Amino acid sequence: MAVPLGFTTAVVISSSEAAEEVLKTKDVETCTRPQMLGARRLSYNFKDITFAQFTDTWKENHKVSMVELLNFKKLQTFKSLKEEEMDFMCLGQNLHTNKFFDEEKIIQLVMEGSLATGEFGVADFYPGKLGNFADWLLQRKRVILEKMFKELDDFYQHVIDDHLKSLDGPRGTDPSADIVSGMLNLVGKNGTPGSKRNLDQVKGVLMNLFLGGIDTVAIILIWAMTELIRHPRAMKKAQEEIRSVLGEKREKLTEEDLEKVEYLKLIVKETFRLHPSVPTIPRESMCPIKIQGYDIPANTRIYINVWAIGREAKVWENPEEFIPERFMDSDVHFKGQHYELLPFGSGRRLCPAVSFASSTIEFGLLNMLYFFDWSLPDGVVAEDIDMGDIGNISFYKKVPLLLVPVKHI
Ligand code: HEM
Repeated sequence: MAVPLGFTTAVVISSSEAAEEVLKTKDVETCTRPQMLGARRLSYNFKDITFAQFTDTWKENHKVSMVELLNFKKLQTFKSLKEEEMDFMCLGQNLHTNKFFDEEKIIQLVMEGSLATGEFGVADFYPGKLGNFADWLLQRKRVILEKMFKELDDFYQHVIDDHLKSLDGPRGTDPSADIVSGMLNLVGKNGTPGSKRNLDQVKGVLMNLFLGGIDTVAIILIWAMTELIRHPRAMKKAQEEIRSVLGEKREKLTEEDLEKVEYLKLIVKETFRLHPSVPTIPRESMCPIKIQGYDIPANTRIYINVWAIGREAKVWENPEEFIPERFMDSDVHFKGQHYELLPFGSGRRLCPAVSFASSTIEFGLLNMLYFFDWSLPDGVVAEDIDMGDIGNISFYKKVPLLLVPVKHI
């Protein structure tokens, strides 16, 4: 479907067949991103990974992220950090004891910052003098964005200073310590690490991890718990499996335990299908292409509607129903090779944290289901739960989920 957006055109892809054509056959031609006002400011003019166009800076940053987030040895290191709840999305910061911001402030910044990356200006759709003038008139939007930028910038500077201070420590500029060290090492090779351009590049990537790496994971955990409380049979089945294969009265679980709990993984997959944290993936054509026989000119925004594809009636039986069992004996995975399930995207721009994020979610859910039994507050029934969502790039549950945990003994 082609939609006119101001002076620009957007194409929305809502079938797995068309998605395969864009993300596999035409990946090289469509692996750049459209430019938007909020993302431009918060990414230090696209010096990041997520919002950057297909440039040399993206290639450099992407390489570091692949080493840091996809590398098997790294994942093993993160495993112990996750089990100890120590590391904060690979930034080398402890969320619970962070002196710069308290937990509440971090949650507020992540939510407001994520929304701000999706902010658009008039010039995004009416490029040229007219759009720029209209944006100049919209002072309020700019002031809010600048305030957000300043708060986030101060936090990234704190993370960088922390790393530079401990040059001799385990996290200094040892490129193998974490992604911040990896980025500092990269920009050090490119010249002075402290130059503004280089610092912007490190901060751009920090923005991706901080704003893109926390809420996306939390959103899936919240939806998984929402679906489980609405489907007590699935909740019971998951808890029985977990507690019987892991044994009762364990004080602590480890990530190795995940290898033994099959049904929990089906629950996570089904949650990815029905509630992808990033329901629409933005791409842009870099030259004229043909998709499903239709001509798409260069510089057309292409939005892959992952949410609609996850509910495509041609592919999924009872698509609106939460049925984790549908993935039993199925090889359909979420790592970018199956175009009917694309929560992490696919191709060159596939989420580099796909394994890290999915195991974080599985491990979080495992702990919640093993140690606690869950119920709705008195007087609330499952039918009362609001299933609406809200957002612009990542979508979260509109009405917070309220559950009562009871420690399982
Ligand atoms: C449930 C959790 C997550 C989901 C659903 C998710 C989803 C996505 C999606 C859909 C994309 C765009 C893919 C495309 O264009 O084909 C993406 C890109 C990205 N994600 Fe994730 N993500 C998650 C967690 C994370 C985490 C934890 C991190 C970092 C610690 C992360 C870092 C990134 C980065 C850096 C990119 C940009 C890749 C690029 O444009 O080259 N994501 N993610």
